[in-house]
Amino acid sequence: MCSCFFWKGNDTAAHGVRVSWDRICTLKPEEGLGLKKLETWNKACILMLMKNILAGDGSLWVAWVKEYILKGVDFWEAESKPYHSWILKKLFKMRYDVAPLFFTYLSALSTVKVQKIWDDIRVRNDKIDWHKLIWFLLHIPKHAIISWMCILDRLPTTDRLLQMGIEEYFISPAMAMTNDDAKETDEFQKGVKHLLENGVRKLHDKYILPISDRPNVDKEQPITAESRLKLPIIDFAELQGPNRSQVLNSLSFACEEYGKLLTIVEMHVVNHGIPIEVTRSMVDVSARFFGQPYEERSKYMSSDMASPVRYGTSWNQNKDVVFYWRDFLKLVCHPLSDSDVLPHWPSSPMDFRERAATYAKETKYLFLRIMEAILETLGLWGATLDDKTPENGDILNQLDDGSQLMVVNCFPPCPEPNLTLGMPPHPDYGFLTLLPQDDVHGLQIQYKGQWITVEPTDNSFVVNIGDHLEIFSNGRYKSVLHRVFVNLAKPRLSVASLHSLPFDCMVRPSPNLIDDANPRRYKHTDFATFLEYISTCEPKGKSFLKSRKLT
Ligand SMILES: O=C(O)CCC(=O)C(=O)O
Ligand SMILES: [Fe+2]
Repeated sequence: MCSCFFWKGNDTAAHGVRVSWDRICTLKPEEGLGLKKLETWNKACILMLMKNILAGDGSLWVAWVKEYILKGVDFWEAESKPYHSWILKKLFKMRYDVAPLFFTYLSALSTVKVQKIWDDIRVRNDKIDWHKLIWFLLHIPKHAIISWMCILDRLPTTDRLLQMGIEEYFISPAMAMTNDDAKETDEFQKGVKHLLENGVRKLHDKYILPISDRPNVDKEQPITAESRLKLPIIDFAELQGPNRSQVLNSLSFACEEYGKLLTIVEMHVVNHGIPIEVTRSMVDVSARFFGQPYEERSKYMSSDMASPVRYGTSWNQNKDVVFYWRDFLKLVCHPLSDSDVLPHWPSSPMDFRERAATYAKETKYLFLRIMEAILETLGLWGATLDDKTPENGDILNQLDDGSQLMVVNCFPPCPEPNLTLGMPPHPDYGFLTLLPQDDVHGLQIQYKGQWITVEPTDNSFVVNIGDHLEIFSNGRYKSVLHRVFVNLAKPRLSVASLHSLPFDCMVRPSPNLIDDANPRRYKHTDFATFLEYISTCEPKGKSFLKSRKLT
């Protein structure tokens, strides 16, 4: 098919898009042109190979993989090696992303067909019924395609007629209908809260994820006492007391073994912890911020990633094809002074700046204390350190003067929570993220290919290890992949505090953690590299970190 029919110019480059490739690759009963997207088909074929390996059937190749690659190791546990072939690397890379899909096939693993896998992972649109008027038996292709583009409002005719001064009431109802659709697209940019405030009660296709990416919250195991016990609990008060060395051992175990999550309880310890009222007051003022009319909230909308304040929706609303059910307010918190970021922060509610600034200071303090302990577990800080090189001491000073970004996430109730997510699987970019927990479930972390729901514990912080700590520790501590699901009835609000080195500083593996036995595993990186990455590629899982890995 000649691309210049849908896009401007010749048939080698596509610009001036009239119909997106995604739309073309959607089934006809779902408003598309019925082509199969090769990328999705290819993914389905790779999943099929994975299924064959799991089911232990298929070709000689499957037997060869079992015998010579897996060598008795469980498929979910086996490591990808640099010398593996492209297809094997791809298989290993995709396995955790698709694990939930396989759990749904468990009973019919050996019989499932590639067509079924493709159908499960492809992006879906709502069904329409007008396609039968266009794609009937013996239709004339040229007429069908023009009618199809007209219904989608992708023919430039309306604009041209308007330019010629021909008024809107001459425009056909089909065109008028699709103009409304275009308006709807703008509405998505205004966020999910705005949709609900305007009476939307059904989940639009814009938010419907392919089956493999959906949360399947109902199908997952409820959190049992055992699975909760597996999450390490670090008592911050103990960390500051005579039992510090024992707590450090658990901390090191927590970071290394779980590579992801430590739940810190008893935070209201005098002189050390964050008073519970400070957290509550931050959550309360954030809820009041989101409770204001759209006009007030949207004053802070900006597409500038470096802006000291940014209101927005979804994950990356300028790039997301499918939107996530979240609105957010991001606040740069460093340097926290009247002449720097504070004047940019929301002025309404009136007590917003004051409460947010207090919370930012408290979390920064806590972050630094936890980092001290983590550096101690790495042998880079504290009494056990013989060689206090400037390199070791510097990191804490740099973190003290480092970046802090506060992300206030608002997840309103969602009409169909099983079809969408509040946030996609992602690691955080910094060293640590501090997340106070309220009583609404939503946060899930990936552990051994399974999504585990974090049990909200009152007056506790979940601390996530981010990509920068993984790089700094040269891979000893791994960043955690996490996501957020939403629910039907309860609104959820979270305040994540992300900490790292100053935005213009390079993060590199600590030279003290590199030797012959532990060669350097990561390239250095800075915030600008990260921003450039997310504005050019769609980050999937830990793909940014993988792009910084030395093989
Ligand atoms: O809402 C949560 O619990 C997690 C938020 C989060 O992951 C983030 O803001 O990066
Ligand atoms: Fe996060």
